[in-house]
Formats: sequence, structure tokens, C-alpha cells
Amino acid sequence: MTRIILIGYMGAGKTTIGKALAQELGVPFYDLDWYIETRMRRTIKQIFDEKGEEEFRRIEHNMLHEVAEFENVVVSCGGGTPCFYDNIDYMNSQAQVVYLKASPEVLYEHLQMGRRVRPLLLGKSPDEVRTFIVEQLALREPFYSKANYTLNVDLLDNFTKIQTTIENLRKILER
Ligand SMILES: Nc1ncnc2c1ncn2[C@@H]1O[C@H](COP(=O)(O)OP(=O)(O)OP(=O)(O)O)[C@@H](O)[C@H]1O
Ligand SMILES: O=C(O)C1=C[C@@H](O)[C@@H](O)[C@H](O)C1
Ligand SMILES: [Mg+2]
Repeated sequence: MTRIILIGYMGAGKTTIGKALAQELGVPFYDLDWYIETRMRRTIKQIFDEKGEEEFRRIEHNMLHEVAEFENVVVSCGGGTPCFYDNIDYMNSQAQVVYLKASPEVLYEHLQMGRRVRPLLLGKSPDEVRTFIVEQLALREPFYSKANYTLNVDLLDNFTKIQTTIENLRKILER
């Protein structure tokens, strides 16, 4: 049985790498943010706006328990998922959990790509976003580093190297 969960800060590449890894392993891919959006029929931003972060975290916790019980899957989490409730311990008990570790500089670069709305970064200037990443990453690192595997993705920072990331992941997971 293959059950792999990717965690890490916003922009680390959980969705990008997760999707590609699932395709290679021939198993379904679930992105927890997308799963929540489909189940709630609301975007993550709408949930934050309408219900607040605390309620979002409660929904996220419940939905994590749904997807982490599927068999033969790759799941990518939201950036904050491991940092609330007992989510990280629960994930470690259910799956091979991989922390995609990236420096604030690489995270910042990634967050400039794509057009995804990230409620926690809205309304911040580039400098404020940089400072926010450094400070929040320091607070979250103790949770992320509990993952039973860690892969540093700083050196794998371009599109062709996404394949190298997948190969490295398969090696450490022996999949
Ligand atoms: N190894 C990589 N090399 C180059 N670009 C990457 C790499 N990983 C991710 N990216 C790019 O960085 C951006 C953010 O990646 P992605 O959306 O997968 O991050 P995430 O961890 O899922 O973020 P979030 O927590 O906000 O959902 C994307 O545009 C993606 O193409
Ligand atoms: O880092 C976070 O706390 C978040 C990351 C996103 O994936 C979403 O789950 C949401 O925007 C919150
Ligand atoms: Mg994502």
C-alpha cells in the first residue's frame, strides 16, 4: 500500500511535486486544499473570509482525516496543516510523510509564480511577504521537522529538476 503525504511551507512545491509523483506511481493524487474546496463548494479564500481561520483549521483537520484514510494515494497538504491540532502526529501514524524543505528565498520565488490566492499573504508588500515567510517558517519548522522524511528542494529549483525531485523522493521512500 502506498500512502504518501507531502508537507511544507506555502510555495514549497507540494502540489506540483505531489501531482507528478502520483502520476509516476500510478496512484490517485489528492491536494487537501482542492479537496476542501470541492467538499465545501467554496474557495479557501471564501472560507477564510466567511468563517475565519479558526473554522478553516477545524474543517482542514476533519478533511485530513478523510483523505489520510484513502489507500494508494499521494496527498499534498496545505502549508499550515501540520501545525494545528495533532495533525502531524496523526499523519506520521498513517503515512510516509515528507517535508519538502525550502529556504525563505526559494519559497518567495515560488510564491511569485502562478496565480493562486493565498489568504495569509494578501495585502502585504513584497518586503512584508519576505519578513512574514522568515518569521512564520521559524514558528512552523518544529512541526514540519517532525515528518518522518525530509527532502531539501532548494537545489532543485527549476522545471526540469522537478523530475530529479521525484527520483530522489522515490529513493528515500523506496517506492
Ligand atoms: N522544484 C521546483 N522547481 C521549480 N519550480 C517549482 C518547484 N516546485 C514548485 N515550483 C513552482 O512554485 C510554485 C508553487 O508551487 P506549489 O503550488 O506546488 O506549492 P505548494 O507547496 O503546493 O503551495 P501551497 O501551500 O500554497 O499550496 C508553482 O508555480 C510551481 O510551479
Ligand atoms: O500556510 C497556510 O497556512 C495555508 C496554506 C494554503 O495551502 C492554504 O491551506 C491556506 O491558504 C493556508
Ligand atoms: Mg498546494
